Amino acid sequence: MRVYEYAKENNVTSREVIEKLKQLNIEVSNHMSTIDEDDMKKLQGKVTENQKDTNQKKETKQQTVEGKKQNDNRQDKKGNQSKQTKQSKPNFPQKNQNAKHNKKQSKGGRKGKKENVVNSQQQKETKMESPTKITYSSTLTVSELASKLHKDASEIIKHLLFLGVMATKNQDLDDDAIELICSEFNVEVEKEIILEDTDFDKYVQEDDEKDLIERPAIVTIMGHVDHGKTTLLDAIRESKVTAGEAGGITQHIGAYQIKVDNKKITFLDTPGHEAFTSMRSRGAQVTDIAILVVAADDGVMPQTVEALNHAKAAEVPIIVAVNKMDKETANPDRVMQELTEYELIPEDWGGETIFVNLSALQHEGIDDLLEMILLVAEVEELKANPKASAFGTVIEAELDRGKGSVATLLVQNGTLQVGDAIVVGSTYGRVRAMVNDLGRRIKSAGPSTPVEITGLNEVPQAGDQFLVFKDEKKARQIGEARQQKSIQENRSEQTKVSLDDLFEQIKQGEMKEINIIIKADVQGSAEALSSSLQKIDVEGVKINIIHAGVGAINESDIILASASNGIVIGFNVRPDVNAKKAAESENVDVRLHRVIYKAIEEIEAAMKGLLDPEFKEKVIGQAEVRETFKVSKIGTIAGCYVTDGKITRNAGVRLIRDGVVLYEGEIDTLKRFKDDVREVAQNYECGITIKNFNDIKEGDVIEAFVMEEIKRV
Ligand SMILES: Nc1nc2c(ncn2[C@@H]2O[C@H](COP(=O)(O)OP(=O)(O)OP(=O)(O)O)[C@@H](O)[C@H]2O)c(=O)[nH]1
Repeated sequence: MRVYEYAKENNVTSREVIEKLKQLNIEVSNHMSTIDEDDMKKLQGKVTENQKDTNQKKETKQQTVEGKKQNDNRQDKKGNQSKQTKQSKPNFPQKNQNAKHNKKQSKGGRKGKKENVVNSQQQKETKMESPTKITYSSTLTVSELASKLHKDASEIIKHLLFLGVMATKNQDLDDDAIELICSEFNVEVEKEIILEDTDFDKYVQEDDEKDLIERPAIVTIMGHVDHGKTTLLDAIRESKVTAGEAGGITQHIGAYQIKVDNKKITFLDTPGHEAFTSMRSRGAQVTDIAILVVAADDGVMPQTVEALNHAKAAEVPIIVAVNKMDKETANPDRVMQELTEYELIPEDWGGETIFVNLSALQHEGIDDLLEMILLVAEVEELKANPKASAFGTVIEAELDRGKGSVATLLVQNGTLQVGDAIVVGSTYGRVRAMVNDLGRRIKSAGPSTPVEITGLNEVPQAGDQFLVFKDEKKARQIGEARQQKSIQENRSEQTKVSLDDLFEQIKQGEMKEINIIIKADVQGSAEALSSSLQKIDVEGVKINIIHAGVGAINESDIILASASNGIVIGFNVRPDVNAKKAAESENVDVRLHRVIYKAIEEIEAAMKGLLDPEFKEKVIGQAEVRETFKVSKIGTIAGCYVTDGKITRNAGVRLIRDGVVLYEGEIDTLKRFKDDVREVAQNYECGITIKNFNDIKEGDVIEAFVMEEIKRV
């Protein structure tokens, strides 16, 4: 038990407990120090004051914990509460809160607070005395807390100092600090969580007509495989972005902008592979004009039709680019003829569709196409308000080893600034740095501009929308609320499934759909794995990808898997600490792979009842790299701290940076101080070198694993 907890239970101050412990010659450094049962027994004799209150206090504490549990359970029931009340949100174990919670726990803190719906009647506020209970939402500054407790700010600051925290009057206090201070004053505290409206529509303000200015058209190039989309995109880029401008290297951020006749056009790089179909259909939502590329020698093909249907569904005007005109077999008339079936009738034939004949390869007809784009853009009267709060869509996002979450955003309205508080999909953050399509750092980006940003606390998904908020707190609240909402929306109640018993369940007819969650290091892999898995053909069973995203496997993935009876597949990524714990307690099957076909093979084998692995990997521990030393003959020595389990000399290791596996190999040396050791246990420091690998950095995680034999059945 912590000193402050003991103090709270016994109705004395932490200081008094520390004093008494000192008298008993029991060494403690501060209120967070732990005392064991023996110490408590010894203390019992010393602390006699207010004993009467003890039992009652215990009861309250019990209730608090129970209340918390109940809340968690309540949330499990599909978050009914949040649907019914707008004022308050039940205490759901939020990922971020938990992350913080766990971090604190490892340092020795704990939360006994009841984050609950406020019962205002319970609040008794008298002038001089402290209230018995206070409530707060989000955070409190020192002075705000002082006034709630009817104390002087200086008194709170004094207490904080004693807790080892230097704070000024206007400083925000975190939940733990608030609780500790309240416990010092014997005041119960509840956190009131406001349920935010998660819809961006609620926050987007109507633009004033006079603020609207012309904005560049956003163009997507669509078409059948090999009809020349990429070649055309490159030809356009090369024709207008001069080498000098691009500095020789054009940064690829999933979109680029060119200038024609002093007018800008934004092109989205839409991938042409079938695995990206979903992304393409989303792409059409931000698109103002679609270029339908049709090879003059090949004519209208299945994906041509698919693409034009996407564009039509999104009510986006289509310009037909009849490509490969340089080929001898080119037959543009046939293309026109075929497209009339889909109501794309050329102007020459009395219709309204613009057709441009070109050769992307030979850069012929590109200027005509650009001219037509400007023409259509003019007719469309594309406008935006640069003064508005920036709003737009994620084009691409990935987890970068060095930069963290990196997202390419397309600003559709308003102006995005460095430093803006932003909610993106169900994540949020502050725009830390912004880079344009030429790889240059910029400070602001107006309507129709594609930019790459860093600073988000998680990796959003392509197609997610973003909105800037003036207030960072608000952005955080809305981001968290949206995250909860997306988790809840994905929930359903079923029994758990693991790959090992999949076949049994299929045989017994219990399983007709297999729900899979995919997390990968880059969007491309996630999409590719997802489309390949969907193609597995086992009679009567369907694979259902309920989520495919980029980044480390996190707690919300596990919660989603647990709720929807799914399996999590990690491709080149690992579960973070909270996810690991959740997977264990929720019994969620997490499969980690580094090769796509192996992941596919495994699932297919499981579906056919052939999964019978002889060995199974078992992770035995994790160490955090705290320092690195470069020694010329040895290489990089990682000064580590074992955070979980143990590291053994003969274990296999993986080097993980920001949730991404950088390297898998063996330990070369494992040392405690100067000595070689066989193993190092949790909470101990050690020095590790990895065989043939030196790219180790502070903050990396070294994961140790062994292969365990599985008995054949
Ligand atoms: N002769 C000729 N060949 C072209 C032209 N445009 C593209 N090609 C060729 O057609 C092939 C396919 O072109 P891509 O640009 O890769 O086609 P894509 O539509 O992007 O293909 P996916 O990315 O696979 O969907 C390449 O070999 C190009 O060199 C053209 O105008 N004339």
